[in-house]
Amino acid sequence: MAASSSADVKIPKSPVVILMIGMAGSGKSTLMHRMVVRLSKHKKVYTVNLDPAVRNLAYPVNIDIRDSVNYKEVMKHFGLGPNGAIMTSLNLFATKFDQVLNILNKRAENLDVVLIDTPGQIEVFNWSASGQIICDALAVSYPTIVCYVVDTARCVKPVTFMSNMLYACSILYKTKLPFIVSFNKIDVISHDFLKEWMEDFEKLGDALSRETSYVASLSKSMSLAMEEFYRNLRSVGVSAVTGAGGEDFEKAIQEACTEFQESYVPFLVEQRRDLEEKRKASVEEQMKTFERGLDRAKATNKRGRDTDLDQLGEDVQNLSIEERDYMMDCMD
Ligand SMILES: Nc1nc2c(ncn2[C@@H]2O[C@H](COP(=O)(O)OP(=O)(O)OP(=O)(O)O)[C@@H](O)[C@H]2O)c(=O)[nH]1
Repeated sequence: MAASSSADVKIPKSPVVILMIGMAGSGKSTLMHRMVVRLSKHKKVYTVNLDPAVRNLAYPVNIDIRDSVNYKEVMKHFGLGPNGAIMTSLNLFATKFDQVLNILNKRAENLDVVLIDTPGQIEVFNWSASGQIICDALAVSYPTIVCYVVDTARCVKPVTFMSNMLYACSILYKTKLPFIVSFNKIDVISHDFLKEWMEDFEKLGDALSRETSYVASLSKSMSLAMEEFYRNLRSVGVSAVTGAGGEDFEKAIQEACTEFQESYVPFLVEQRRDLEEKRKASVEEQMKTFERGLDRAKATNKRGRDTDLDQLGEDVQNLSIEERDYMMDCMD
């Protein structure tokens, strides 16, 4: 197989895709809303919601997973709890992610920023196939960056801060994408203490020493290893509610875009073909997993209690991702 050349890798400068990732309640959707309001003043913004279980969103959505996948149906048919149904719904949606790309490709010329909201189940992005499929599909097409949202107020507990940062670290290494940690909710408490902990691991060690749990001593022993990660980490303090830190956030996006072009594109030159083959294999695997799940569900429902399973199988095969036209009209 011929090696890829830089001529094979043409990533336009825009639109910039920003994936909002973070633990449940960290403020991803609120920050999305804040950014839509702020950025729309001087940029063409497009939004995608990948959280199948969210009830209300304050921002206008252009592509919404809830229009294609009904997670309550997935829960019912597969006998899953809410978490499992969210993961399965996202896996199904990911198998059709090419349709999202097609829509974006059509709109790309007229867009500056694509903001993507994700579910609080952040394991999607450090071990589930769907996170990888989505990140790779986006990153081979557009400058793509991860905005990792952290609830600053909850991080006053140093073990919570450590566990958040371990997640961030694993997502960074998994996606390899430029990364911005957004310490959100600085209207409640300033993130200065977190900056100190990241700059001086002894200070974090002292804070952890005040706790006696096993997790605290584990965190303490890992804090030195995290120093390298913190050293190269881009972070900003923001408040999705008041809008504080918006300027820093925009600056961080600019820097991350430069990093994408300087560091990620050379990686793509080497890996693009490999990434795309892996993505296709992953999509096929997800479809097979879905079909196996469907067969299992049919076997347990053979007395005909659930007659919708054939329909569900058909719906997923034909799953169609549409954009909400009226929103695009509003933004035009
Ligand atoms: N004080 C304050 N509250 C915030 C801020 N951002 C979000 N919140 C609140 O935090 C709660 C969770 O916010 P969401 O935006 O729903 O969080 P999320 O990360 O999208 O949550 P999931 O959808 O569960 O993953 C809501 O009550 C918000 O009003 C902020 O900057 N300051």
